[in-house]
Amino acid sequence: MISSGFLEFNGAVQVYNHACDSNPHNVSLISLPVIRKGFDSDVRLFRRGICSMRNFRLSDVCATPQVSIMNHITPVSDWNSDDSMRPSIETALILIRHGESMWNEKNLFTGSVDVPLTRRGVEEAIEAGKRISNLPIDYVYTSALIRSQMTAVLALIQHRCKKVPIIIHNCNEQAEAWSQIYSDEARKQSFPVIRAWQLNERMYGELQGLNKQEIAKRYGEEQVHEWRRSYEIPPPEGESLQMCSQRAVGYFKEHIEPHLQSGKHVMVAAHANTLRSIIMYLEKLTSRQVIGLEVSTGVPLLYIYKEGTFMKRGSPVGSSEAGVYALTRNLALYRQKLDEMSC
Ligand SMILES: O=C(O)[C@@H](CO)OP(=O)(O)O
Repeated sequence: MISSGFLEFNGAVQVYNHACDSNPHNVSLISLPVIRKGFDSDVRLFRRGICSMRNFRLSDVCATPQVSIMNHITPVSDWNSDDSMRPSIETALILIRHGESMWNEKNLFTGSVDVPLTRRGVEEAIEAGKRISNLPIDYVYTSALIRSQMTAVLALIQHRCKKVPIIIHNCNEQAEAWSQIYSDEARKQSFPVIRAWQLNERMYGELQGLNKQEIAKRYGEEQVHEWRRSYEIPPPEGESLQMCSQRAVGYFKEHIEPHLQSGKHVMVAAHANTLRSIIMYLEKLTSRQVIGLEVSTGVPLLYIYKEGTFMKRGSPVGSSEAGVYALTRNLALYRQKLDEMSC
């Protein structure tokens, strides 16, 4: 039997594995060289629900076969009950703008019009999924528009945990009843995908379906730039970023932030302007600063939520995972657990 746990040695937390044969006292540590070198030194052991923190020697591990068996990465909210040892809640928030849509390709104002992805958009979503395939995700939010849902589903099926994205249908009682899942296991092995119209692209009013370049020629670059990027100025009969922000950030605060606060990891697949308004909130940007904020199609952005603040973890343009996201300790542990499960 192989089991694993967390150890902290000289300030570095590591996941370790140990293999037990039929004699439960016969434990060999198989992936923690630092323990092999220094098992007589004091090592701090975290054990879920058993003790908070204590000094121990390798012989202690051997004498306690029940030690640290963990079937999955422990959510931070489940760490031991000793408050002095409990790490503060730290959760991941992934934001992805949908991949290229068929109207992005034609350079048309899209807004609330429900347009699917292009082949390139599909590829962007798959690539985005690969980039986040090692990150923990408990809940997925998309807009009510197909381009964000296609992106979310295509990205999620790349995830290494192999969970099944399941679209939640709760718009009325019958839809909810008819889409019930009666297996706890099947529910556990799924990503709940929650759709919310509040995350839809901002409504572009009378510009929807018109070509951006032609509109710029007709009304002037400056005017069109104001319609597209300013905070307060709405396009004709459409929503300003400020109006869009009221519903998108309002929804984020009411439905998404509470998950992050309770130790759950969340992915949001949405649109250029709903994400601009959410990023404005996360990064406390001013209405002037948000003018320069652009969000590319199909590029996942990672934020860590901790103690009421959001920290951006790197720019996802590097060629390697390390170059893409600076993983926190908890995220590195999650990734390591996925590695163990797949070998
Ligand atoms: O057309 C749209 O709906 C949006 C996003 O594609 O365009 P813009 O970048 O001008 O806000």
